[in-house]
Amino acid sequence: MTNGSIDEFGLISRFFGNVGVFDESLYDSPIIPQGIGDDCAILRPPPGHEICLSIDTLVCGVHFPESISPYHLGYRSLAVSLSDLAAMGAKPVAFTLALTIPESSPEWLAEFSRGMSQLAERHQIKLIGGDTTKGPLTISIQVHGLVPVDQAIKRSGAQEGDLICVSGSLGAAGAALRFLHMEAEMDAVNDNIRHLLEHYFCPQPKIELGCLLRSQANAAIDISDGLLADFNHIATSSNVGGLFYEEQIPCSEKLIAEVGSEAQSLALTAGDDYELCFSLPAQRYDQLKGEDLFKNVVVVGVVSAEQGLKMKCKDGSERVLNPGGYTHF
Ligand SMILES: Nc1ncnc2c1ncn2[C@@H]1O[C@H](COP(=O)(O)OP(=O)(O)OP(=O)(O)O)[C@@H](O)[C@H]1O
Ligand SMILES: Cc1ncc(C[n+]2csc(CCOP(=O)(O)O)c2C)c(N)n1
Ligand SMILES: [Mg+2]
Repeated sequence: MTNGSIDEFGLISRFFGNVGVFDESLYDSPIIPQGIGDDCAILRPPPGHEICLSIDTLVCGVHFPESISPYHLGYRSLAVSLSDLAAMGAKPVAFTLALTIPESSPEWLAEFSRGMSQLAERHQIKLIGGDTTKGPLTISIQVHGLVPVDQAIKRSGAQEGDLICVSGSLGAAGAALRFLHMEAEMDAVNDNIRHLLEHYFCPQPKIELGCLLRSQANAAIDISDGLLADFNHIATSSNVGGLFYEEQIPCSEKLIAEVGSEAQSLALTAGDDYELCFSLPAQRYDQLKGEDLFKNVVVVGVVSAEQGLKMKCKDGSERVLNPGGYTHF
């Protein structure tokens, strides 16, 4: 151990020994019989349920800027992983954390743990294990969620005629990339830029909406790479296509005020929004549209039998769309 740093086992118990909460009393038998402290954690799904699990890695310089505050890094890392559970309609229970850090600064770790704890407590989930190593800053989080047997929402169920829905406005997080250096002054910048930065640094995984969509939506995905690229995953898995309505692509007024006509292409292709995109039969949309959880839901298009993506433009013409979106290689 060097000055101002802390050893591996000390840091695990101090900063990660008690992150998040899980209320076992909600269930008849223990769901997490073993958490942090043994070679494995143990999860025991209640009768009639299965476990959905997903892992996401965030790499410094690729998924977040080197300048990011440890608080926002902790929060954002957990949020993007939870978003995949939301897309399947799973209720999060627990997560594991593989943390690679260049040095073990107690101040940095306390803030990272605080950001992660805040979101973990909001969703009543517990950190149950992980791995800590020295190296370039990289965070991997695996999340575990419960869903009643056979009720997880897959990408492969979209049907011709379903409405293509999105859970909220898009493009703000993508537009924030040009303002990331303003993170430290977030409280002082103008309302528009603060709105963009909040969407980037504190995405809100749509867990409750995902659970409501079980046995309602025919398919769902979370929007990490951009609406077109992510809907295209649904389209390919379901052997369908999509017709989008240009007028319905949801962009916030604050995004439009800041970037003008660029808003629409950011909404379609920039990614990082972590809203849900789902395919819903029209009559179920009519039944659900009055629900509180549907207040930001927008119908952006319709599923077509013909493969490929198209846009119905404001002038009535149709054009072929390229799915685009973020790709790593
Ligand atoms: N290295 C890997 N080994 C095995 N399976 C993988 C690997 N990388 C990705 N996958 C699987 O491929 C599928 C698509 O992965 P991907 O990471 O693109 O998911 P996503 O939800 O579209 O994106 P995001 O990373 O933004 O959550 C998932 O089922 C995932 O588990
Ligand atoms: C500093 C910085 N530069 C660029 C981006 C944009 N970005 C990077 S990865 C990705 C898709 C999701 O990744 P994955 O598919 O690995 O989940 C997006 C939209 C960012 N977030 N931060
Ligand atoms: Mg996903």
